[in-house]
Amino acid sequence: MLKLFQPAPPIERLPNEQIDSEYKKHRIQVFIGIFIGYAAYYLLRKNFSLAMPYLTDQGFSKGELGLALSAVSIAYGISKFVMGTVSDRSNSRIFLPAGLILSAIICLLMGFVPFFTSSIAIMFIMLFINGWFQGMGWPPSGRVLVHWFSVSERGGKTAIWNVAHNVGGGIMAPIAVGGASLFAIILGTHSNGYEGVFILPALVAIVIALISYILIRDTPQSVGLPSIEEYRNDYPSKEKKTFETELTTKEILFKYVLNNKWVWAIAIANIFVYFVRYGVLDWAPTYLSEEKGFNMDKSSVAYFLFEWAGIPGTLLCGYISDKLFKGRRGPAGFVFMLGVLIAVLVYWFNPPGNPMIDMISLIAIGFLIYGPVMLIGLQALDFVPKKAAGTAAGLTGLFGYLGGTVTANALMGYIVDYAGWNAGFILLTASCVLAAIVFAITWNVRGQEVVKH
Ligand SMILES: O=P(O)(O)OC[C@H](O)CO
Repeated sequence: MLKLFQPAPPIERLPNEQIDSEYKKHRIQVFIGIFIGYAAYYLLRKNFSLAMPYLTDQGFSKGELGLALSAVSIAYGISKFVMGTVSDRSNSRIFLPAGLILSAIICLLMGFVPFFTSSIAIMFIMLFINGWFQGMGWPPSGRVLVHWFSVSERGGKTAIWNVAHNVGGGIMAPIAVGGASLFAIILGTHSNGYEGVFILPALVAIVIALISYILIRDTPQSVGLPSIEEYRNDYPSKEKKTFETELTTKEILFKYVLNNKWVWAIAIANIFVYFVRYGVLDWAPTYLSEEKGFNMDKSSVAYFLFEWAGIPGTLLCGYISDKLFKGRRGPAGFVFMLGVLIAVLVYWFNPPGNPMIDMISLIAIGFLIYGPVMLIGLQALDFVPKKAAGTAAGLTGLFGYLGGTVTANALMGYIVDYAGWNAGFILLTASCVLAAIVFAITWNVRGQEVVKH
């Protein structure tokens, strides 16, 4: 591995009187670093969708562009796992900004060099590479969370960090559209401005990557502080044992992740959770306009509200799992998935002509689905030692994106084409039930109690 990426080595411990103030300062600093860093990843994950209407004007069909778009999810799912294993053995301070800058370079190439948007094959390759670099965001964020926040506070802190992706996804559209308007003015009659959809979010992301680099520190020990378990007297096991030795990839994979039935359980749950997340979100504008008579303006408002409703929902879910269920994530996931099921049924059976009910049910799905999305990431961090956190989360991402998102995009489209919306909704309903069942299986599992020493 490149020396630059190696985990930051421990340095001599600071004097006792400095520990508390330094810990407090660094915890705020690293948290802001991964929050804005991960939000910025989303600026470059989804911006191609906004370039699509401009690219259709250039003669590409929706089907072709949809195919190119699928490259992001395919590459992201594989990379979140593969780069997760690399990230567990890397310095988060370098890894997270590096991935963001590499992703930005791909977007800048697509914006500045017409060749890179000249055919579907080339766009597929560029978006695949972009999706791959996108996989360098979640794992180092997870590594920072587990090294700087102890087990009993992890639910709340992970929930707050997790809304970064809703914030990033939410502000991407205005930045990308602003970029398009700017470039339409700059380039005059030469272009419709689609370049700006790639360029402006990429420039913002590069600035944020630099700020993240300034703020993030890999581990407490790398800045002369004790482990978080010692600092907060909050250990994952009664023996007060903590994991401080960096592991080999073989140990991470075969000792802690691939032979861990709980990690497999949540990876499978993630297929169903992501099928619902993207099956509802990505098809909402089409479903609402075809079946419920919404115009595009109203559909885009519904889409926007779905994302933003996820923020309070995620925070509530993290809070409930910490306080009400005392660190057990399974019951919170079960309850939220039942809520999603009810909201999906209302969204499905509400007859055309009641737009307010469609809107409310879609907001309810957004409010409820992001809690389980977050809980699966949190459980992945919970079920393995902190040196294997990125890999475990990566495995859930692999299943979620390849099994859930890609099928939600492709399979859902075909099923609706051939068998109608009812068939699509049967799949969504079944996914809600299956996700709830898998969460129920993890009902009594609490945090790091299942980690094998
Ligand atoms: O879909 P991802 O990989 O961006 O993850 C989103 C949430 O952060 C999951 O916790």
